[in-house]
Amino acid sequence: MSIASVAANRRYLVPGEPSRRTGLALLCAVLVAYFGISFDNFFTVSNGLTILMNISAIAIAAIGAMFLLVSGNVDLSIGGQYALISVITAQFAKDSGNVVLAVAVGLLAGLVLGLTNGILVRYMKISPLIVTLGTMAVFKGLAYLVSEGRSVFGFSEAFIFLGRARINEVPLPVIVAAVLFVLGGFWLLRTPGGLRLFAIGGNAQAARLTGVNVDWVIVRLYVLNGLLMGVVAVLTTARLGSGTPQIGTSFELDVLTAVILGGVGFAGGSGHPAGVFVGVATIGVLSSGLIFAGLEDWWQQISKGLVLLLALGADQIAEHRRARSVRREAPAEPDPTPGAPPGAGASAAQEYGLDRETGHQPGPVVLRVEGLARRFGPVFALRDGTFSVRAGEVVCLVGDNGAGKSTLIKLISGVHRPDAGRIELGGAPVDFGGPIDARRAGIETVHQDLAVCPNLGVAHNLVLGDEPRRRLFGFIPVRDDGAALARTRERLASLGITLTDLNRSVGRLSGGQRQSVAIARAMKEGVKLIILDEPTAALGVTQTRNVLRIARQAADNGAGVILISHDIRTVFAVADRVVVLRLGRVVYDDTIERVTHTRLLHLMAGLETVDGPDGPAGDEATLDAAESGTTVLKGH
Ligand SMILES: Nc1ncnc2c1ncn2[C@@H]1O[C@H](COP(=O)(O)OP(=O)(O)OP(=O)(O)O)[C@@H](O)[C@H]1O
Repeated sequence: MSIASVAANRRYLVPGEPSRRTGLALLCAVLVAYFGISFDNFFTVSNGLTILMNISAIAIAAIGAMFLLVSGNVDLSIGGQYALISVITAQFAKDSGNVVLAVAVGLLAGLVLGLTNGILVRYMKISPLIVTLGTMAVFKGLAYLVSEGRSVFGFSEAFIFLGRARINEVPLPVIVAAVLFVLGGFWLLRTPGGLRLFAIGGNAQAARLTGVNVDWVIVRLYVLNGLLMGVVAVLTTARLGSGTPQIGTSFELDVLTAVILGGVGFAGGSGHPAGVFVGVATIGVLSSGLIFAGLEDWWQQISKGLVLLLALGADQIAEHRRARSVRREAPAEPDPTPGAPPGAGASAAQEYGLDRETGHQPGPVVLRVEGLARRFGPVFALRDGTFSVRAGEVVCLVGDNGAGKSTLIKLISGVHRPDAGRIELGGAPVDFGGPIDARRAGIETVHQDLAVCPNLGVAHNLVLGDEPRRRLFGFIPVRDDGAALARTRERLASLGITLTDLNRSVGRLSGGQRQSVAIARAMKEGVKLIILDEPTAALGVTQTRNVLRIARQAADNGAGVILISHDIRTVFAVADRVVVLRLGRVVYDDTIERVTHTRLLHLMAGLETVDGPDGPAGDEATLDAAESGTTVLKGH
């Protein structure tokens, strides 16, 4: 299938796992029907407009709450922001009589409050629940302080008009809410930015390693949330004709209930604006129905609280069901290939059914590291990392626990900076400020547990951080999921990976398939070096074989490959060269043909040095020799 026809077939994929709570929304629809039948005036245009007017504030705030929850965050302080922005705006509207200034001050106040939350949450690494619980109290208190506990009124007609204007009988706040909601929903579903929110909510660490600037995204989300609260507060203050510190009481309850009821998972990474719309409408209808029923305010509180608990309970049930179905759906590993029993004299490559070319000739050196060293406080994690990798070559990095393997690859992939030594890529020295620099230079790393976002589909995972884009109607920038599918198909095909549904959540794939997707993502155009950190850990025989085959294929496609493994059989199955690290030093570096299983195990365990079994044996001897730098064996 050509790229063009794939793109034409499917140009848009919904990000994240689908919401599984349509049932709850239907239950709420029944509630609507009940109120409609019970009260004569419930289904009238004027009551409809009143409900819309009342929920316009919730709808606007729900956009920010939806974005935050999808990204795994929350803001409990929106009620406090509402009150504080309301009294500040009211004070300015009263004192200056200038509508534009009052609106600008209201929005600016929202921006500042949002920024405060964002900075506290991200950079102080405190739980968003606790931070915003604290700022909720502070903002509320400040609202009373600024207004001295009184309502502020006496605005110009022009300012009040903002909140009371109608266009074709539809109140302006309803129109503003509708426009913002549609824009927000569209952004979340159709743009690269929206996809990244789902990615952060699914696995923030994986998103970060893919190149998404998670901290900055979260700060911006809180700022946007504050701005939206600015809009809510300005419109409501204008409509009511006064700003009061009492406004916004339990507003966070209404908004969060609507959003969670609408199917946005509290754990992050899932949700859909259509569901949130139903949630917002339901809260509006419920409030209105309770007023029709003549129930006191506290009954409203009780019923909304119960609905929130119900929604959270449903969220938990949905999460359990999702986890169960993931376990059920994850493909079971087929039986090992008949006729290839492990051991029994077969070579490791044969054991895993891999074709090994004999006399394989690697290309030019892509990576050369020399004398890399790194310490963490008093711990020397790495003393002397010296080796090189050629194009088309799989280099296995082995060593006992704590030997320094992870530290070495973290230096190469830009996670840490070396204290000493040099890294050369393609013959030129490089100095990475972070993982993004290393990726830009052509080094891709597949981390063991953090490689993928389980809630995103295969294609979305593959393009994350480098999403193809197109212009809708020639001018609106959106994701090009058709091109993402085409790129994914091509990439998987080049590595011989067969996956039929490219929109299937990666969390629903087997461990081996997940690793395959992560390696395929690393195999992007222009990649020079791929680092695979224990890609076969916890995999069965068949899945291990597939992953090793793909690693081999990646090298055959021209990249240099570094593979970390604790499993000697996989090393012998796939390696061209083997590098042994011991106590932070490279103690062996040679082609795989020149070492035996036993010798490699001995080298890793420090039972043998370069001098062979007859040389200075044992841990202490090796350590001493290693300390003096005499045991490093270079096979080339
Ligand atoms: N961020 C860190 N802070 C402090 N010590 C560290 C840090 N990272 C690694 N170390 C220490 O450096 C040494 C080497 O660790 P490293 O993780 O590189 O070894 P490894 O060979 O990858 O081990 P394993 O196979 O168990 O993952 C260990 O003693 C470890 O405790």
